[in-house]
Amino acid sequence: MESAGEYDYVIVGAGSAGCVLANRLSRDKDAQVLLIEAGGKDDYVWIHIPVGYLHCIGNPRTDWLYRTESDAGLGGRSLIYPRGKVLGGSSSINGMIYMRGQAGDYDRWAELTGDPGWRWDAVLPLFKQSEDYHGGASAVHGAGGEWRVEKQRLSWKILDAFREAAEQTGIARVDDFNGGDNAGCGYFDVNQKRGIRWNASKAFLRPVAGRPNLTIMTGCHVERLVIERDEHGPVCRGVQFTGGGTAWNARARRETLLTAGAIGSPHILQLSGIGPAALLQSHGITPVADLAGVGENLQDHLQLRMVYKVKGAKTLNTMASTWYGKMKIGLEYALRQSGPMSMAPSQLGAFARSDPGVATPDLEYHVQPLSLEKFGEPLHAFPAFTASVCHLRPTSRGQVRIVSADSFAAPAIAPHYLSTAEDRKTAAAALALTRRIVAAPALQPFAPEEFKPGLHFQTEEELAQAAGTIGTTIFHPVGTCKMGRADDPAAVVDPALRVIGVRGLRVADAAIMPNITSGNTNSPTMMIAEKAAGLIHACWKNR
Ligand SMILES: Cc1cc2nc3c(=O)[nH]c(=O)nc-3n(C[C@H](O)[C@H](O)[C@H](O)COP(=O)(O)OP(=O)(O)OC[C@H]3O[C@@H](n4cnc5c(N)ncnc54)[C@H](O)[C@@H]3O)c2cc1C
Repeated sequence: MESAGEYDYVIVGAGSAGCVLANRLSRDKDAQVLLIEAGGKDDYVWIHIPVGYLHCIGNPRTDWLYRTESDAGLGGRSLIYPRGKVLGGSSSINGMIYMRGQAGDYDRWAELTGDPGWRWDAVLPLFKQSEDYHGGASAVHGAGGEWRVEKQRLSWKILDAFREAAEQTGIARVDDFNGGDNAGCGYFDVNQKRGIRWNASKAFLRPVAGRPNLTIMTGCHVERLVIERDEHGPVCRGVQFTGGGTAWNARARRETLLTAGAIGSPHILQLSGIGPAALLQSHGITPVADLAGVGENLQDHLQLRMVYKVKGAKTLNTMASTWYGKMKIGLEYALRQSGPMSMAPSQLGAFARSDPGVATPDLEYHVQPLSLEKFGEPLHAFPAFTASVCHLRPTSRGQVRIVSADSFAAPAIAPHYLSTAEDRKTAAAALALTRRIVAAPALQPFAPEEFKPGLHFQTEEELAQAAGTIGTTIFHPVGTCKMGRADDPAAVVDPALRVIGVRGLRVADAAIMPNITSGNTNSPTMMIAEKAAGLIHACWKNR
């Protein structure tokens, strides 16, 4: 095995969290930082053109190409489960929606961990610190940071009508979803710069790539952690990885930081002997730390994509159906970086309650002026919009588990969608609410006709069944290395993100969320990395 050297910090995974962490830790000129990424450079044109999202999903150049296990809640379907495999990670292939979630999400994390440092008022400064908000600095927004937040560069008559219909149904208009209370309906803010995707790599990595104390290695697949034992027990001393057909190891003097994401981080831990002992032993891996929670507690948002045929409205389906239409769209982007090619896949959002008794919105809408059978398939030939709705705080829990000791074998991903009665009830309520919105006066000029799931689903039971038929991931897996109190047997990391029972090792990505946030998960993940950097700095500054 070749040596890739010795560093103070070894960071595994250059995704949303890894790029932030590499930037922050290498600010200390005396600290040597190595960032290792399995994917390549983010130099593929479709990463940067917003609509190119559709070319990046399912593409081995940018995606790990995972699939879920067949899921009983979805009638036995297996879903594609995209995860970015490139500098920037999933922020290079995601929908670019800038969303922090709700204040209550973080207050609950603080309760669950017993650490007030995770409360909303404590993490808000971290969101603001890296933000460059289109409206400038305010009590809830930051300006001048690396993470650019812009307004979208297009609107659609059909989406404006949906917004009005939502208002007629009691969902107020809002202009900003990010002040801690996201209730209401409006156009999403996006992570773009003048109509071009702004990913974690461009924001946090490229500007500091020249720092002499930061080494970035791409095309290097981390296979396992190097765990040694001293008089205090197991300690992580770095990683083993394969790059360019060669096996390498890199030593970490201070810490190894896992930022390989909600699938990659628990996978690497399990391969390294950190996880449920029985699972590891069944694959011939000797347990180093018997941590039952590694790979458990998988949470995701299941989007229920309701499709409505419309009349007399412009939608992407029909605009992009001819060569002339495609040319016009291409020209508009080339000249002004606007129009459909600058489009985040979802433009209009709404946060609503599935039941008046729910304290804060538990449903999120992503409304799109387009429709398709499923991702990877062409747009429908008829004019239509999609009202995708997801339950923000599902109670279903899944797992990520190794299937072999071979680190190149994908783990089994089992989200167990709709596996609780509560989730099925909320899904039925979500579909019923969508029908009420679509029946509101503002949408009637477009004669909306439900194409999916179809009006033959009527009772609560039928609607729950329909949810299983049309439901698919909205790409937000989290929670598989959850943080918790020392006495929580399912906790994998403590509130300082240190892996329980193994020194010199932290997880600092979407995997540590004990509960999923009530919104899209990218910026909350970056906040976690920002927080981790502060914790690591505080830990080492006086040594
Ligand atoms: C298609 C899609 C659309 C989405 N849309 C949105 C959206 O609009 N808004 C939003 O807020 N969120 C969205 N999300 C979710 C959001 O992007 C993720 O929650 C966030 O990027 C997770 O960050 P992370 O750092 O935990 O993981 P990632 O960003 O996935 O980073 C993990 C990195 O680790 C690398 N890695 C993994 N294993 C290894 C290994 N063994 N060796 C070396 N490197 C490894 C990966 O290649 C990757 O670069 C979307 C996600 C997807 C996939």
